[in-house]
Amino acid sequence: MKLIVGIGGMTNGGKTTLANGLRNSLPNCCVIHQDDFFKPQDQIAVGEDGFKQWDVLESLDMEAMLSTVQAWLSNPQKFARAHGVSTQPGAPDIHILLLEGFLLYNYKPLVDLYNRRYFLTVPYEECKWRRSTRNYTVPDPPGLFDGHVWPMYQKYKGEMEASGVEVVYLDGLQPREELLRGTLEDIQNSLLNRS
Ligand SMILES: Nc1ncnc2c1ncn2[C@@H]1O[C@H](COP(=O)(O)OP(=O)(O)O)[C@@H](O)[C@H]1O
Ligand SMILES: O=C(O)c1ccc[n+]([C@@H]2O[C@H](COP(=O)([O-])O)[C@@H](O)[C@H]2O)c1
Ligand SMILES: [Mg+2]
Repeated sequence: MKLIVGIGGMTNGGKTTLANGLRNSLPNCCVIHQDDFFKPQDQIAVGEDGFKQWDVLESLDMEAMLSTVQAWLSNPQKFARAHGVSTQPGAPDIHILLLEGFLLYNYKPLVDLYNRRYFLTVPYEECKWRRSTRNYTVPDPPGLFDGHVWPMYQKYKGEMEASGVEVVYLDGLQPREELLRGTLEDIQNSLLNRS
């Protein structure tokens, strides 16, 4: 049985933390991080606002991300081995793929592949504060959050909702352990319902 789970939502909602926790708790589980598919800096457009447009779909190589998902779908055992995930003897027929990132549900070729779509959010002030504590490979220039990151988040979330994509919203203010416990239980129920 194959299960694809999306851990999407806003920047600093806690996606990477949750995905890593789930990977350590689920059998035969691989993670694909959308951040690994950012295009090189010299291919990122500069907007009229003067900011490099990192938070748009065109800044990500989504075709390459889709190919990676297809590689997992065609042979999850081989994919797991290549990514250093050893198959658990107790659950040889279960394979789980977690996709983790801030723009998971706006790219049409991927959107129907998920069995479950989570969407983490925190309030604006918390998001801005958490972001100010992060060190990205390309540091945020002053004003990027309000000038680019937040408006793009709102735009893409609006488009996702308008297109009718079904997501399960998660409150990113919950403690890490609570988020892990709740999603783990939900995923285990999905596995039971499909077996
Ligand atoms: N449930 C949580 N409660 C409080 N802080 C959290 C929680 N989850 C993650 N964080 C912190 O918030 C920041 C962003 O977390 P991260 O998992 O990298 O988010 P994302 O991948 O969504 O940007 C990190 O400093 C992380 O330690
Ligand atoms: O990873 C990178 O190379 C990178 C380079 C520039 C910017 N980012 C930021 O990474 C953010 C998405 O990652 P995350 O973990 O905050 O959801 C997004 O808001 C971008 O502005 C990321
Ligand atoms: Mg992250």
